[in-house]
Amino acid sequence: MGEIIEEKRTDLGKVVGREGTGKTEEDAVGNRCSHAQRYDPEKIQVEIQVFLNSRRQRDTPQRGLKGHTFGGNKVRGLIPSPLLLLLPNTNMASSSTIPLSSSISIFKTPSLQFLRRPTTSVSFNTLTSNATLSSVPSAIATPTSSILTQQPFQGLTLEDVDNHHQFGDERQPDTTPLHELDISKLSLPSSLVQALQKRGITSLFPIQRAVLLPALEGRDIIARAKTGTGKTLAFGIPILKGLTDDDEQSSHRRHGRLPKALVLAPTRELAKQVEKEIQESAPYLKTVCVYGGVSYVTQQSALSRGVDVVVGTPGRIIDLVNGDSLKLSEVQYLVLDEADQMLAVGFEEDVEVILDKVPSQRQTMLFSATMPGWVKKLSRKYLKTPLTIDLVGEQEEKLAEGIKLYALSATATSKRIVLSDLITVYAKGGKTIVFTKTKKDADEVSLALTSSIASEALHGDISQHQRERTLNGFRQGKFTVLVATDVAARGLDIPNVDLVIHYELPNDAETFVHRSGRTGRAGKEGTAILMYTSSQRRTVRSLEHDVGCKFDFISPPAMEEILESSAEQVVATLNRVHPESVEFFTATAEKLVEEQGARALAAALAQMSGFSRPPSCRSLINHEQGWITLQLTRDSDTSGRLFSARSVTGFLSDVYSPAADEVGKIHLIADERIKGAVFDLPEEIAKELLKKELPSGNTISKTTKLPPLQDDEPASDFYGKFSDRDRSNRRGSNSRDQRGFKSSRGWEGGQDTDDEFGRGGRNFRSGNNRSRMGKNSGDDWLIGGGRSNRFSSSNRGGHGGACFNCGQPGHRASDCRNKRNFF
Ligand SMILES: Nc1ncnc2c1ncn2[C@@H]1O[C@H](COP(=O)(O)OP(=O)(O)OP(=O)(O)O)[C@@H](O)[C@H]1O
Repeated sequence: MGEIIEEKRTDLGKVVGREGTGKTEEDAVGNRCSHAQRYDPEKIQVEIQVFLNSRRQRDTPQRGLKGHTFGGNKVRGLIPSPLLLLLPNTNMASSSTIPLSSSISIFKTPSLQFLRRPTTSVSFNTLTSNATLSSVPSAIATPTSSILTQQPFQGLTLEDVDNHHQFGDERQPDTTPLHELDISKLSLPSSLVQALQKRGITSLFPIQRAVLLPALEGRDIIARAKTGTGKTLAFGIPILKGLTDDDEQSSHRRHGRLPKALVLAPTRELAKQVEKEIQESAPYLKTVCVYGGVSYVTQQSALSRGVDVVVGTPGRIIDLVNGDSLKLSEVQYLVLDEADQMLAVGFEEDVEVILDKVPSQRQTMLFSATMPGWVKKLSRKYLKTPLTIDLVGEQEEKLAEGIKLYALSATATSKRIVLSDLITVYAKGGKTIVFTKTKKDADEVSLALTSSIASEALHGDISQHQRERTLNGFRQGKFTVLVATDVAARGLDIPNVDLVIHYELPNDAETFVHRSGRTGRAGKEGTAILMYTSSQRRTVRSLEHDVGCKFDFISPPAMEEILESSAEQVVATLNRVHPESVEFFTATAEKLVEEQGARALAAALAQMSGFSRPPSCRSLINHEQGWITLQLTRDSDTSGRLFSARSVTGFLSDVYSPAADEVGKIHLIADERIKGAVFDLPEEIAKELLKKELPSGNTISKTTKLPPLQDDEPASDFYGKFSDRDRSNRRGSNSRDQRGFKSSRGWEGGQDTDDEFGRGGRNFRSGNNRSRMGKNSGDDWLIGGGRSNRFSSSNRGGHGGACFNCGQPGHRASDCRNKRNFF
């Protein structure tokens, strides 16, 4: 399919159905209707995609289409899933472009017959650059068709299309990588293109491609896509195109002009982030962000000077409207970002008040991860025949690709011991967000981490100004670990977060997706680790089922891994030492190397890593230092007696009685075919025990990786928030909740985080949540006077943990007395 066409601009706003047909794309399937796409005066390449939305349809072999001739046209190519047809009325053998007035037909075909109309949609895509079949974008919507699912085209090349030889094309298959729509070829205003390019945005992400055409057509849209996939610019680009065109046509920017676009966001942080993204994408336009918790004056004066886009939280918007500082009479574009979250934080009434105040002649776009009843009601009441663009659909996997998932079993006590080791090994010095359930936990975890790694807390009890400083500091890499409550999970776009740790189980599957989605954004890779206690094992399985993901079950990092990662991070810090400082130490270093060789450098690395003393052994069960985990295995025919914790103690008592006296917790191995148990002993006693001769049929060895263990606590299958009482109200395990998650829990009640962080609402609401604040989890984190001195292997006075405000260890920058230089 080689060289295609002259690279001329097309006007993407002019996709029209063929006059008189009055048919929709869905009618097209099986009904011989045709469409025309006119891009005067261009030639375009047109691709038609048929989206198959059920698994059965996708898995059904698409035989019978190869080489099929339809009305004189050949099937251009067939991609196994989803089906892709190119059927323009032109000779595809000689050209991959079609004249502007060609009509495109989708014919009833043998293998299309099984497609049931409600689950099938067809869409058109126009490409003006050197595109290939391999470059079919994942989702394209037209003004009249809904996209119901995103298809995995990634990595497809022409080699996957096995009938390209039909076109008499002797050329080698084109292996051009996945083509993305180049923003410079979309007829967007050059000022917008330049600003986007400056931000590194050169082509559209799937949700942006899907939204672009219908949005430019002025359609109302309801859209859903996975976390970090670029939803902000999905609505941002079409709106900015409209505003920029208007701006370029008007001779001057009127002082005091009223906003034409209004974006509602559920939290202050999200509002600020959206506003920043829009402002940076179109710096020549004026955007103002309004949210609660800060003075009105600055926002009022910014609005009075004239504004193009207002982004804000509903409560403050209403206050400003009521105070006559914000006038909505010229709003042409209205966006509801994270609409379902508006409901969760109690903004539903305010949102409706605002929707009633904006002009009815407007375009409305609603982005929502889920569609609770209220959001559906909103769309029925306030959106005009909206087009639904759902790039998540019924896909099993709700998480963005590129997020590697791990799960680690730990007791409430051992969690805190192992946390910094996980960060050391899995974040490798990069950014980590640790999610806790309560504000108290967030504070305590962050404070405890401070002894080894620079960390700050983020939750609703922290003042707005400090939250902003904390977020900025984290964005800029001034500290690497942010410990946050769930409210930070939604929407925050912090670049390059390498690791997310679910320190507490999330309240529901949706929260899990949003928390995890803080990493692996914009196509990057990331890691998420779920920490759970043995009694929560079933919940972890439910989570896999509800989210459609698979965890890799891991043990806490071994000491060797911790040492290795620490050394790597220390080495990375060496590169940041100022050359002039290096000069001061060069003579001494040379002398040391001469005398001791590499040992001198190794000693320096050990000291810098905080391991000036050798690390002591650690229990694999509760991670306490000074303990060794041993495994006792007994041949099944050795003893007919029931194998139990008690029989392990008895056995130890017979072999070496101090071991029976000192043994820690004993766990039986889950695999019943193995008669075995693991148990902890103090290091010295373990060493003695290992020297003893054992009765035949028994072996004792040092464990390096815990095998799956039998539950020692009652199993639970509820997420982080539910009590036993709540469990009686659960729904059946196979019901699919209205957010698309297969739920076994009461999702609908799952919003009562104790944190009203960032709601941006007016103050009177905060009282509602206060009453819930007493329900901090029963985590036995000992803070202040009682903090364990066995915090972790990282509690070693190493290179991390110093306050980056004053450089002193032992406190966070947010607690630093010397606030002057903070961030
Ligand atoms: N076309 C693009 N090319 C490169 N980067 C992009 C593009 N579109 C968006 N991004 C970047 O991707 C990141 C994620 O975008 P955004 O925050 O809009 O995602 P989101 O889908 O709203 O995520 P969430 O659901 O978590 O709120 C942002 O940093 C944004 O600047």
